Amino acid sequence: MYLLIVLYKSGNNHREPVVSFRRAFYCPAMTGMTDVVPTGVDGLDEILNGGIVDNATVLVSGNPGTGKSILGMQYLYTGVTEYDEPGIYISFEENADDIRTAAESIGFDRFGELVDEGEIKIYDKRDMLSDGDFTATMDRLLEDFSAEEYDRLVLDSLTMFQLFFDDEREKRTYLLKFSDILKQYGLTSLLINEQGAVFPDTEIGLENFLTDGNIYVIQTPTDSGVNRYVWVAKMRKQDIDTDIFPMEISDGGLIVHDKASGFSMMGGDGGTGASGGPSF
Ligand SMILES: Nc1ncnc2c1ncn2[C@@H]1O[C@H](COP(=O)(O)OP(=O)(O)OP(=O)(O)O)[C@@H](O)[C@H]1O
Repeated sequence: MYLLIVLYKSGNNHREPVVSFRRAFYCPAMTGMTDVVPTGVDGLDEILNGGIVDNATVLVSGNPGTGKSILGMQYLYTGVTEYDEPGIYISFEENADDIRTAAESIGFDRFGELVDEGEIKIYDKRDMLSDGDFTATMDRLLEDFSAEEYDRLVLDSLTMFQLFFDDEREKRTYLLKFSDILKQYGLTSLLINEQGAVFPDTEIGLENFLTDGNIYVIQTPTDSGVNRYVWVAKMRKQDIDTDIFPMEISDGGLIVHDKASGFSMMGGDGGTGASGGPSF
């Protein structure tokens, strides 16, 4: 309840949406296209017709170990290194050192340096949970949003965030307001969602309806490991490809393959070492 009051209060004090320096040169009005924020994941941006719709709030759902956090880190890392767009990483589950180590171990070599330079701001579990005063924490966070210009945000995870709300009605009101505030601050956001059901038994929660986009990262066990996939099920205001595409995690992060690439969704390893797969 207190958090809701803070959010309503802070929502009136918003700054104008930020258009980054690099993207300012790209004028959708002139091209008739929607302004987009590239995720930095090869293949995914093609599926998304260029990237996530600017200012959207997108849910990234998946089972444990499917690559949700890596997607979030890649989104922020390439945001700074390729698009000059600073970002915020909010984690309820890890401390800042672990996040830096995880990012660097997957090949985002300058992640820690960018955190030190303030290009990527981390709020870790100690920042979010330690003093037990969630309202004060949110106040501090919103103050930072006003003082600094950030373009991208990753919340890891929305599942933990929602535990602060007792009932569905409160959760719904809060989610809508929170999403509005992210937009008012000019942020294009990924909200990570820990998915309980194993694909294809996709869980559909309130958060799926209340967000602008839904991206699923999926893994299915094989004899020699897992096959990975990505599915963009929804992106408001954008013409997307809603097929399921094969995906890989390797040094350098996520890569999404074309269905014709030989990385077969229906079985066979396509030279990747993976075999078998779901029958979609
Ligand atoms: N360098 C690498 N090369 C290949 N795969 C890797 C590499 N680093 C991590 N992975 C894979 O990425 C997975 C973890 O991804 P990530 O932490 O993003 O998952 P997650 O969906 O956020 O999981 P959780 O919900 O449990 O936090 C690991 O299980 C591992 O299989």
